[in-house]
Amino acid sequence: MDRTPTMTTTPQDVRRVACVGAGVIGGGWVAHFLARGYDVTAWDPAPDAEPRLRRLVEAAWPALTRLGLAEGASQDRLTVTATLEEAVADAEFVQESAPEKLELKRDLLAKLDAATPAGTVIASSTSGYPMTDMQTGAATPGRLVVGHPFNPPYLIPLVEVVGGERTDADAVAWASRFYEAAGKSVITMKSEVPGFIANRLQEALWREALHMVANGEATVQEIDDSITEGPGLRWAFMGPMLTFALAGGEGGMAHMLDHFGPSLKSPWTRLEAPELDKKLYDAVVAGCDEEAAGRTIADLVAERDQGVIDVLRATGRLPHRREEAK
Ligand SMILES: NC(=O)C1=CN([C@@H]2O[C@H](COP(=O)(O)OP(=O)(O)OC[C@H]3O[C@@H](n4cnc5c(N)ncnc54)[C@H](O)[C@@H]3O)[C@@H](O)[C@H]2O)C=CC1
Ligand SMILES: C[N+](C)(C)CC(=O)CC(=O)[O-]
Repeated sequence: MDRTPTMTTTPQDVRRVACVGAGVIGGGWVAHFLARGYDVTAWDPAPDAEPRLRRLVEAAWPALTRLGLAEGASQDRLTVTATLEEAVADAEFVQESAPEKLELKRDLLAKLDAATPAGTVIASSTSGYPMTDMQTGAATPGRLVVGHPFNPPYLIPLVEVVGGERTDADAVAWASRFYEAAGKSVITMKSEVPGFIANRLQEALWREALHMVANGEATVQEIDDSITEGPGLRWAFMGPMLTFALAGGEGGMAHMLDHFGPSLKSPWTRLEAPELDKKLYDAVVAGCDEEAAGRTIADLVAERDQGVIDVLRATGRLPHRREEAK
């Protein structure tokens, strides 16, 4: 294990955060950290990165205002820098959200490691790569962790935190405490599992959905309705395990397993991913357009943001950990 130089700032005292890669997720992180009162620097190589990022933050701000901004929180505390080095030069925490390409992540994390002050933890938003595979080019890999968020990071509380083989356990613990101080709900994983926990589950559902569209067994709309009108209502506040324990009545999970366990062997699920050929691609895109029924992506983002806030409020999770923050 490569020791991380002692972390220079305690997780609760962090004031300056750098976000590298400012698309859907990086921009969402920027909005979250600004709303929590941090100074944020951001860098993204795209020529239109700054206006695009500022538009994203502006669009998220009404939802964040409804949630309650931290004292002093302001969009003016965002600085978009011309270089990666400037973005991270004074950072007390770095969140990388560049495209999901292994070689790109490897090179970028090595560059970030070289440019970031010693003792600053660097987290990757990757949705599935193990840190062990991404930290190979870094001189001090001990401070590199995965901090996997959920879209949009400014509203969905969960972050999955896990280190790689060469990550220092102190860096993982530090990152988990930092995210909690920044208002997130954290699962600190003990070992590296590709896709972490939630994406393993989501991908299984997603694979089945694509197979059903490919085989003409269900439409995009039916797949979405089957979740929003069904299990999704329960999953917002009770996970799939405890929910199924109730399917066993007074006998709980034990009876549920005795009763329905054998059907696990029924050939209900296809473990292999379907071929994402043009026909399936077009069917899924057209199905989503039809379901959107003229609503733009911006309309849907606003609808989703309000929906998430309503669910958090209705299930007693507002303000999420706000009182513990900073
Ligand atoms: N979109 C999603 O729902 C989620 C995505 N993630 C992860 O977040 C990361 C970013 O994904 P998205 O924001 O969806 O992608 P995106 O395509 O929206 O944004 C990626 C951004 O990275 C920038 N970029 C390109 N090359 C770069 C480089 N060398 N260094 C820094 N930035 C660079 C692009 O200009 C773009 O603005 C990925 O690792 C992805 O797996 C994690 C959770 C959810
Ligand atoms: C689609 N995705 C795999 C990039 C999704 C995630 O990683 C998490 C999320 O927001 O659902």
